[in-house]
Amino acid sequence: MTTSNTIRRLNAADPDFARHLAHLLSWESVSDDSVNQRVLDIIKNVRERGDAALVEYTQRFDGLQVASMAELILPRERLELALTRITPAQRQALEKAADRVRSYHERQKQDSWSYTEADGTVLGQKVTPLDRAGLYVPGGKASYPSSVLMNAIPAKVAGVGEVVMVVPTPRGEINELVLAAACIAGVDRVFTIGGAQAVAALAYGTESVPQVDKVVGPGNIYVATAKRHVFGQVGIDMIAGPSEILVVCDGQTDPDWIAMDLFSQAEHDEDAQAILVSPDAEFLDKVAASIARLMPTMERAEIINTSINGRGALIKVADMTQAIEVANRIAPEHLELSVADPEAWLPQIRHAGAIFMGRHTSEALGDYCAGPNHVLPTSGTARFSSPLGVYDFQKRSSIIFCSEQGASELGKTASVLARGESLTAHARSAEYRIVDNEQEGK
Ligand SMILES: NC(=O)c1ccc[n+]([C@@H]2O[C@H](COP(=O)([O-])OP(=O)(O)OC[C@H]3O[C@@H](n4cnc5c(N)ncnc54)[C@H](O)[C@@H]3O)[C@@H](O)[C@H]2O)c1
Ligand SMILES: N[C@H](CO)Cc1c[nH]c[nH+]1
Ligand SMILES: [Zn+2]
Repeated sequence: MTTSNTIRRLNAADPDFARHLAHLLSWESVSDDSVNQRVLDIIKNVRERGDAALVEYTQRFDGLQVASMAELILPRERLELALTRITPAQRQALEKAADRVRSYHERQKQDSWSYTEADGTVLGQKVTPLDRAGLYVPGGKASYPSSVLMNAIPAKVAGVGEVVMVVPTPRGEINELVLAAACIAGVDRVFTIGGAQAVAALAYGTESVPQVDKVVGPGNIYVATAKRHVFGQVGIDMIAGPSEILVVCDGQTDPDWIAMDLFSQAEHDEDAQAILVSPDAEFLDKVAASIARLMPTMERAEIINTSINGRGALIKVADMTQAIEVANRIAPEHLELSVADPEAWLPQIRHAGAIFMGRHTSEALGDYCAGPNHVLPTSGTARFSSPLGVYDFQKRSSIIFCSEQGASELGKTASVLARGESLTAHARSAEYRIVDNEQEGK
């Protein structure tokens, strides 16, 4: 996709609108064949060469001149040291955010359940936390202490046996807030590796990095593509790739607020996507003017500019009903309903990772401290994925405990169905348990 000097304009009344929108949203527009091939090569190399490959990739992609894997392992004491190196205000903010995230996630915890039928048969589900989870904390273009909390707290609430974190430290720059957040959240082990190589290490294990049962967490396109490829070898939470924001506005919010909300996600990554949908054409012009005026004031103007002009859009729709249709088509990671009465529109929203209601709820509050998780599905996967949660760190086993009478009754039904499938061993296994022996001898 080419980058122009101004943000793209689309109009839902255009006969080609659906095609233009599909092109704007396509996964291929960020993960092309070269990304895919590079990620496959990295995964293969880490599987075959373990720590040696991790050291080489860390030198190459993170500009870190380490001699051995030992230099990429942080002991728990280093996390505790970080807590003493941050300011009291930073520690207070981390602890406040952690408390809010924990209290929100504690409500998600699922317990085992069962019920007993009249004949004494017990049916249910046993809920078990994962033995070991791998958390990916991004660290290429920004540092993400908030992502440490968002990944680790639900894992801890679920009762995961061991929580292993990976985080790249480009050029060896360690972010003390990231390590302090890991200490507060109770992370067990930290490796300073990132990208596709870190995902591969967690999925397959190396001499130093333990193999985990599930890899969770957000990352850039290399990380998101790697998670797609290791799925099956390990579980993954979702595709949580480059950040996205879709603002639906009735035209009555301060245009500077909306421009900054778009920037807030654009500043994550050149591949991030920021889109505004409104029925008010004049308002779209005002936001375009705010974007142009505010852009030079931004510290990360270069990244924002590439993202906004490469993958962003201002979309004119006929009315709010059409705005909601477009939002459901996009299925964004973050949806801001910057309108007078967001609750009136909420029932019609079907696909979004997180929904920010009303003019005062900026998406940024959700990124840090509102309480809900900020690890969210991107690239339209909110159609079938949910925010990271305690449920991602719990799995379920079915429980079936038949009484003698229950087994006898169920055996009759199972026998008929098994013989219908010509699976005679199944049928006879069930028939052995039929008490009146009607079926015996078949
Ligand atoms: N969806 C979510 O829930 C969510 C939450 C937070 C952040 N994010 C996103 O996470 C991403 C963070 O990206 P980041 O880059 O800052 O950090 P990152 O840790 O995701 O990626 C950095 C790593 O990418 C690899 N890499 C970079 N260029 C490469 C190349 N050319 N070839 C191979 N590997 C390469 C390197 O190994 C590097 O360590 C952003 O896209 C942000 O929008 C998403
Ligand atoms: N917006 C990101 C999720 O897409 C999360 C984040 C962390 N820090 C700032 N923002
Ligand atoms: Zn953000």
